[in-house]
Amino acid sequence: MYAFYSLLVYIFYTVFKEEKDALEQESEKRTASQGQVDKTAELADSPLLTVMHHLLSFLEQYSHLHQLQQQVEQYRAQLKRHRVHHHRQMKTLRSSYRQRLADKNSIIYAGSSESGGLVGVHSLVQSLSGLQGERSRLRGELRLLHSQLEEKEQDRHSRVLAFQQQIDDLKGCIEEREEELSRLRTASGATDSEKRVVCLSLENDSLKQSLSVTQGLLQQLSAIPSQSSSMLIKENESLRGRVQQLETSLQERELQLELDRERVKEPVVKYVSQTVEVESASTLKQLSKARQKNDLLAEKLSAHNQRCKHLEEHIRVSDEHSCNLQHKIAAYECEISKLREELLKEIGHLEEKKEEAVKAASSCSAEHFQSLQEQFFGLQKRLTALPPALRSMKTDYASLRSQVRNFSDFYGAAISDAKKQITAAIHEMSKANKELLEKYRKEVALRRKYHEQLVELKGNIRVLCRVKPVLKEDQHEEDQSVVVTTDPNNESALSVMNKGKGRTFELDKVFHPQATQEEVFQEIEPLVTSCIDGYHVCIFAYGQTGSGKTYTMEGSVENPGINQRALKHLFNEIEDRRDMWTYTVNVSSVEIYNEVLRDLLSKDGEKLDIKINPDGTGQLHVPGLRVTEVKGLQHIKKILAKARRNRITFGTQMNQHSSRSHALLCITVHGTDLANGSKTTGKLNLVDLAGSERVWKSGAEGERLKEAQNINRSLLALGDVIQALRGSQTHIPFRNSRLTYLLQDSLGKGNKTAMVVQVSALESNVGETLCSLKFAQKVCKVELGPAARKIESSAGQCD
Ligand SMILES: Nc1ncnc2c1ncn2[C@@H]1O[C@H](COP(=O)(O)OP(=O)(O)OP(=O)(O)O)[C@@H](O)[C@H]1O
Repeated sequence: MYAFYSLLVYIFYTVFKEEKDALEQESEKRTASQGQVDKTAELADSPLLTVMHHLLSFLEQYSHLHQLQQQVEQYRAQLKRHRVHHHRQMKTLRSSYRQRLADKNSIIYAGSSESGGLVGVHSLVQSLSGLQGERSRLRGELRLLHSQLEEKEQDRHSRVLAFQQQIDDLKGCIEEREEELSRLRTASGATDSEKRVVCLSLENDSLKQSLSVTQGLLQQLSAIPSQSSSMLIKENESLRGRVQQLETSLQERELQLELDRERVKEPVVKYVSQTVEVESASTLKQLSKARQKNDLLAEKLSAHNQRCKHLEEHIRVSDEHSCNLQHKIAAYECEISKLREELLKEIGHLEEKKEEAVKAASSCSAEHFQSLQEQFFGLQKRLTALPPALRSMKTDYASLRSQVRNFSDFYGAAISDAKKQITAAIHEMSKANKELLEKYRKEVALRRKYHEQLVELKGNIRVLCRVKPVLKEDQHEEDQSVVVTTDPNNESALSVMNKGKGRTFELDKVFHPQATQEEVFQEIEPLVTSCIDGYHVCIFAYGQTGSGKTYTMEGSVENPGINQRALKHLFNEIEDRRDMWTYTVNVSSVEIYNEVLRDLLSKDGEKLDIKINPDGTGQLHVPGLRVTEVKGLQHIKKILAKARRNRITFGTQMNQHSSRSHALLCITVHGTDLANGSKTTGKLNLVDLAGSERVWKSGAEGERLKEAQNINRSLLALGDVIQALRGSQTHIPFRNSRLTYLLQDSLGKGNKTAMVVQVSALESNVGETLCSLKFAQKVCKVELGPAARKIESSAGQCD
């Protein structure tokens, strides 16, 4: 069994050793070839290899231990053989003694019964001498045995010492391993290898324990032979003493036998027999003593036998222990075989991986090779195609070189030709351009003429009417009927139903309720354009409160009104005329509330006054009014928003509603003709009038009444001006109100005016609607005469 284990361990040892050596050699080779630590070197340092390394060292220790165990076994077997030999010798000695004793006894008894007398004594003497010879031989044998025992004792002692030394070395080795294991445990974390190392250390501990048990057993075993040898020596000595005693007892017996024989003889010998009787009693005594001694010897023999049994029992226990040890070894071997299997599996797994990697690499390299081959063939093809292309390129290059040599001459000639052609073309172009410009000027003048004619045809004072759509918030009372209707076939007519009677008004243009801001502006647009041409234009919205005046003039952010659209249109026109005219557009905004003028573009909204310009032109002038030059659409939006804000703010500060004031946006356009330097100054007044209400109807009192009266007064003054203009009176009462005074230079004769009359379609407002429409019809009848263009030639003359 031990041989099998040792063989197995040796096989493991050699296999692991070979693998380890192979890996190390490979690692060394790669390190030497690459000059750096590669994957194998990493593998050599991997926990698996460390565990293998420890396993190998452990196997080495185990093989060493096993050798020691074998030695112990051999020694045990030797001891057993010696013990058996001694036992046999003792047995033969005992049997020979017994035999001889029996022989002596039989001789003595036979001598006493058959031969009797001196013959028996003689034979006894003979047998005694034989026994003495036998005793001396036995003594010699005992001495020999003793010397052999001493030799074996010495040999055993020396072996035990050597064994002890080996055990000490082994202990040292195990301590070193333990230290290394603890170091490895701290170096590498809690991995599988560490667990294995812990298992191995545990097994090491158990082996150490079994080793210590074996040591104890050995000590016991070493003690056993020495005890047995000393006991044998003692036994020998006692046997010697007994032999001596037996010799003396035999001598006494012989004497007793002689005396017995003498007693059996004739009466002559009676005297002698008496003597013999005396001697026979002492002999009997001796005989009984001898028997007692014999019994003692038998007892000792049985004690010796018991001792032998005890020793056998001890040997059996040690055998059991060795059997246990064998079991442990078997378990350990089983563990080793498992580890081996795992290792083999791991190696197999690694082999598989390696094969896969090799396969992948080979397939990849094959693909790469194929692609390279394809590239190579492609390149070959291109190379074969290259020479003819190269030849043609060479010829091209040669021709180009010759061309380049001739190029400077060719280039000079071409440039001079081109110059001639360009100058001719420029000449022609400038000529054509001049003609075109002339035509264009004529066209523009014609357009302006036609435009003016158109405006004049339309009338220099134009009255438009816009009907406000019925909104939800306007229907304060239920079932309010619509009394104002427009005629889809007649854009100038408007009908109003009042108390069952219908009345039709004829105006320049009537916008139905769904008319858009754009549609309204399109009607106004020619007037706005004439402002650029140097005309003074006034556009104002008239109507009762809430009829949509502010909506038409200002509009909302998403849907702007006339103000923003007019400014935008001006800028578009200016952009179109950029090549011939330059323009500057200035804007100011004022509010007239209770006959007080306020600047809507200044922060504080200071009060202003209207004066005649001191330059002697007779033009009106508002000192302190903020005039802003407008740069573009975004600027326009900002200015209009500011004016709207300030109108609301001032209204709030004064606790007034903004609808109770007239808001004016004054746009002045200065133009310069780039061709002749003549200058034009156009004016565009866009007016959002305060609501025209009947004071009695509104029921206003106090401040509200004053406010309403002021509005009515100014509107009345406007009506008076219109009336005077209509009657072509020489005096036009412009100065009757701030509003008319301010509109003087754009409302009078030679100017262009447009009034947008805002009306509500609801029955509840029919009175106000009729009033507004009557006023509108009056305005319609005004004749302003041909409009006069405010143009100043470059010499300073006015047209
Ligand atoms: N054509 C229209 N389409 C849609 N809504 C309109 C129209 N006209 C006026 N509105 C709306 O009617 C309301 C009153 O209009 P707006 O303020 O313009 O009247 P107003 O005549 O200027 O009044 P006030 O004289 O009191 O200033 C506003 O909410 C306005 O948006």
